[in-house]
Amino acid sequence: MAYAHPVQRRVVVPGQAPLIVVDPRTLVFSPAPPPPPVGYLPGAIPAIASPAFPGVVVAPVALRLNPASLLRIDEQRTHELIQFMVSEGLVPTPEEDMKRRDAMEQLKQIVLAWIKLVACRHGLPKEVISSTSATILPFGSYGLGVHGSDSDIDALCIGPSFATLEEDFFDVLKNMIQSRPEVSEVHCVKSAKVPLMRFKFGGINIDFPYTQLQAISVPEFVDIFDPYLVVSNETSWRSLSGVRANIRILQLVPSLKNFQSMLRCIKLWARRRGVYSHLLGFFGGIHLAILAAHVCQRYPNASISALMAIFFEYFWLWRWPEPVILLDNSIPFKYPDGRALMPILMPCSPFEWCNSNITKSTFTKIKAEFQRGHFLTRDLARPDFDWTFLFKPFPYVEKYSHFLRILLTAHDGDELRDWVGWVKSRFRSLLLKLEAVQGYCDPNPIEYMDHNVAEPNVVFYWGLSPNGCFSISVDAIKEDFMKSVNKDDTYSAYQGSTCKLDMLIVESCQLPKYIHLDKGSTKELKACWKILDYSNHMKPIYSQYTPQYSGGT
Ligand SMILES: Nc1ncnc2c1ncn2[C@@H]1O[C@H](COP(=O)(O)OP(=O)(O)OP(=O)(O)O)[C@@H](O)[C@H]1O
Ligand SMILES: [Mg+2]
Ligand SMILES: [Mg+2]
Repeated sequence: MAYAHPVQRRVVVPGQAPLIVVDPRTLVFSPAPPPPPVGYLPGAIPAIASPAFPGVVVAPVALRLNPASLLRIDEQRTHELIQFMVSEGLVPTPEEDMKRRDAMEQLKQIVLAWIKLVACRHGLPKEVISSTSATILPFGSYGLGVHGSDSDIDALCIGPSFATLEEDFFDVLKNMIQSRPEVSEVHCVKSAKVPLMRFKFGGINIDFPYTQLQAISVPEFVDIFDPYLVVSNETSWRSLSGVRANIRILQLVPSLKNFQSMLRCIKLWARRRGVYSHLLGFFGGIHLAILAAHVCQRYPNASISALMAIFFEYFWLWRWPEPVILLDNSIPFKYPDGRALMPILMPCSPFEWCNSNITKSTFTKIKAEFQRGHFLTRDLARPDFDWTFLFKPFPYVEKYSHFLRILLTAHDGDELRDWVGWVKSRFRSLLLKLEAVQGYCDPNPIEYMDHNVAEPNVVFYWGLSPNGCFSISVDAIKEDFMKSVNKDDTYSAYQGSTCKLDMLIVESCQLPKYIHLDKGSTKELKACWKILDYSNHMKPIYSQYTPQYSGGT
């Protein structure tokens, strides 16, 4: 959709460089111009120079309503949003949180027992054995306090210098964890850039990477920013970066409560609109956390409702690929290599760019979703405003007449979980191929199950060209993709095994009745893994295989 350039006003503030004010009322869309925004909350969106718009202020100047009415509406919307969060069950119950805390506590105890055992096995002196300790620190959404009841727990295990990754962590500790009755589905992801163990503890998915510090003992509240403690190798840095990034984010946001509520809502929005899945070319949790923190930093007094509205306006207007960097004097400013479409900087040393699989197509979709979010939230005076519109599942069937159906099958649930995880980690190459021959592709991240297929299976439906024109040869695409799937020696086991992949073009009218593409991903079906546990009397389970974010591609 084409739009005219917004009217910009030059504003001269004494003592400052001239600024340009963009009036969002003048954003004109064709063919159907949307209703103009009527008002914004004064103070919520102060005039502030955006780094994305050098010399430009993106302060709305539409203030047709008087400040008191605006404030009332803003309070009302915030109240409604909080109610919406409750009705969606976005915040886990105290019982669920207690279960998580309990799992963390028990893991800590296991790790403490483990490190004593390891010290013994290494023949260390008695004093060292009695004084040594190891710890675990939460990160990811759980560490930020924005997890849902279905989220995993990301916890970094930190051990002293004598406890090795290969033997002590992946062998000794794995065996100790595996022997616990509350633990299931343990597997090691050794080849990822951040090697980790992954398992279920009392039904909660745990992602468990490991790092060593240059110390004989690691206290419970170790300072992971201490340069003398960190082992200077890339794996250690990377493993620590999740915890460090969280600590910086939590330090930098002005209101933790608002940040957490806003991020929970943004994550739900991203899931419902099909833009939450790092491996399928969209955002992962870390990207959204930094974007949300960025907005919170700039608008410290804004309510949750205003923060949501600003988020969409801000990142729709953002001049991508201008990088998003949190306001922090300790961050050295540097530009990405030019390939990244939406570069987002990790707010901790070594200040790397968040790993991203965003492609031209997914970038287009994300931008369109920002725009939609902006149009739905920008008008404070809109009488029919309802938060549920914002979170409406993406209407795939309405948007696309044809889909690429990718069917993955395996002999049993365990094998399927690994197979799907591996194929997903190669999806970027399929996406790029489809874009090259087809121009556009919308990889719906939701994983479905085909009841008509006898084997355990997961099916993806990726939207193809919206106008119904497509020119792809599925066989050629599949052949090309399978080269990438089978490339890595580690996974050559998949060749000739019972794991299979099939591709087919289907018209929307041919979709099985029980596949509800437009129902969207609910929060329970995180990213969305409803598969059957075939070994367990067809009981539904949720796979714990969260992608290796830095493995694969
Ligand atoms: N693409 C990435 N680039 C850099 N770090 C990443 C990336 N993906 C994940 N991580 C690190 O791993 C952590 C956990 O990732 P995970 O996929 O579990 O997402 P999350 O933020 O915890 O959200 P969710 O609630 O979906 O689990 C992130 O907080 C981040 O520190
Ligand atoms: Mg997580
Ligand atoms: Mg995780």
